[in-house]
Amino acid sequence: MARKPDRGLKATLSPLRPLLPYALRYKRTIVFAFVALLMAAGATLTLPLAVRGMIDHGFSADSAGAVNAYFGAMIAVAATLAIASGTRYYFVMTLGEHVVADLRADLFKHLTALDAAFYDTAKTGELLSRLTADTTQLKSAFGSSASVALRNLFMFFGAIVMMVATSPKLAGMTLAAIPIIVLPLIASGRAVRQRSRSAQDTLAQASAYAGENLSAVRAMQANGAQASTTARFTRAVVAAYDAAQAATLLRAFVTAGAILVVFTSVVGVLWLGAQDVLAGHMTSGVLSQFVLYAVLGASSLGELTQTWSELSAAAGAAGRIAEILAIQPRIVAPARPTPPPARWQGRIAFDHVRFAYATAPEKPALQDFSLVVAPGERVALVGPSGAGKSTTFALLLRFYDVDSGSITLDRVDLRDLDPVALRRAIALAPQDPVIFGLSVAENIAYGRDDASSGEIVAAAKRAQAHDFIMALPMGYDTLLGERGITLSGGQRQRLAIARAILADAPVLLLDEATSALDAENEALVQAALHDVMQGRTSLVIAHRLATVLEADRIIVIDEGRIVEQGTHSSLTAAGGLYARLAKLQFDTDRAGAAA
Ligand SMILES: Nc1ncnc2c1ncn2[C@@H]1O[C@H](COP(=O)(O)OP(=O)(O)OP(=O)(O)O)[C@@H](O)[C@H]1O
Repeated sequence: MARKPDRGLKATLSPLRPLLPYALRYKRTIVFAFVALLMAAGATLTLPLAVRGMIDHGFSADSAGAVNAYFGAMIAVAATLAIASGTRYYFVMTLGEHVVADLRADLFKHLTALDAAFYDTAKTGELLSRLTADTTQLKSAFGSSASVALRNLFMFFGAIVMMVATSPKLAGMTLAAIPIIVLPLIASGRAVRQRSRSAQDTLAQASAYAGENLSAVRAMQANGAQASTTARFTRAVVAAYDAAQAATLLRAFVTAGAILVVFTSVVGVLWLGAQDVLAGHMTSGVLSQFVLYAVLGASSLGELTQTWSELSAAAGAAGRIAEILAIQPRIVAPARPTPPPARWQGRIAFDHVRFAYATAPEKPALQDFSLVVAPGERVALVGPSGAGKSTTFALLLRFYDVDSGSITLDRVDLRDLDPVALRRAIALAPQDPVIFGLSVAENIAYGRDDASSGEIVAAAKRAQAHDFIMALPMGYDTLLGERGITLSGGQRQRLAIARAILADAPVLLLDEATSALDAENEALVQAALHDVMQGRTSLVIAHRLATVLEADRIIVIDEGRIVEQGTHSSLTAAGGLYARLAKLQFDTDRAGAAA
């Protein structure tokens, strides 16, 4: 990727710009923080004045009262400083927390809107790392670094003004040293940013790898892959460490170099000032005041170098987040979506559809695919593995758009509908249903928060799931998934069917939804499905004879095309692909059922 040439300050910090609108939502907090910042800087800058007064007038025997007044003033200044610093910390940290919380929520919302094609190539572990690790880095930048940087910037310029006011000659000499300090600092910003970004990238990759392996820990252990997996993860972590280490080393050098140059210049100027005091051109109080301002200015500059590196690192993290936020979902509602009817008929039509996945554009998963399914019709999709059966479902749900041709529901092109409205018209029971870390009831009502418990139980009963649910420790309140109970494949399928029943959609898509059931349960679920399919358009991907026999029509798909269609008996008689598949598959079914 071509990068813009680095232009110092602006280039380093520009990735942070997308965060500005987030911060501006909290204008009051910013104003409070700013006022506190000004007060703290002002209080600090008055201290040297008090010191000068003390040295020049305070220590003579006849001015005990003045000493008390100066010390009293210093306590007051210190109290102002303390209160202002505490207030500044509170408001700035609050701002950081607000910004990061909003950013995380927005980023997650954005991720949920991205399309299937994006997730075909994205790694979820990596995205999670962006959502957590990168945003945390931003929080520290926003929360503390930005506040420290601002405070030091104020202090630095305040100190310079006061230095000039105290002694223009000495100030001029000190200021001449500033470019020597600042230029390498800005130059190093880009290097730190790049290294820090590469550290975050490596970390995200390692997280992705860990996530994949931990979610499939049984497969990993069954294949005896623990040692090699651990070794790979360790390598990734070490690479992340190396990248972070490179950034840290650079920061360390920059910090040390800056402090050395700054303090050497201060000492040099002090020496010159001491000559002036000895020659009687300047009082010792004025020199002390000047030196204190110089030290304040120098330490502000020193701290600025550190926060500059931190801000550069945060800019790296912000850049990654901004990249994700900039990805536009390809599947979006049109500007003026066709409003869905009060009740869909459920007529589905594929018209000369061609579609290839982005990862294999030359190899269409469906081509010249035309199929009309009448309202209420039950259609079975049959074909060898990889024929394109699941792809028809993915296109009907508009996870992808067709390359050419069209798909319509009740004669409305799917692209003219709001995807949310379209998907509400379709219930899907997938082959390998996803069970979320929620209660059984919440899993059945997933996506239908308004469902009553009566409706949930009724759906479970129709899906033959009620009995096993009641046998769970807490019935419908039993927690499932990672923090709860693991269900068997057949139980999960029945929950998914209950979910589809509850969705009460006019179109039903069943993807081998009963494949994990034993013969007895399958017969029960088939009976339930038979009932549910009444009055709905159903497309069923089927390998089993029982499912196929239920269908009004069988569509045989091979290599993305419809090669045959008809009823079980007509297709068997035709002696084509279906007859071959049926013989192989259904013989096995019968043998299995007989055993
Ligand atoms: N997300 C994807 N990205 C790229 N290619 C895909 C994707 N999903 C499926 N394919 C490819 O598209 C073709 C059709 O796949 P599809 O899943 O529709 O077949 P299927 O008939 O449902 O197979 P099975 O019976 O094994 O589930 C296959 O060649 C498959 O490799």
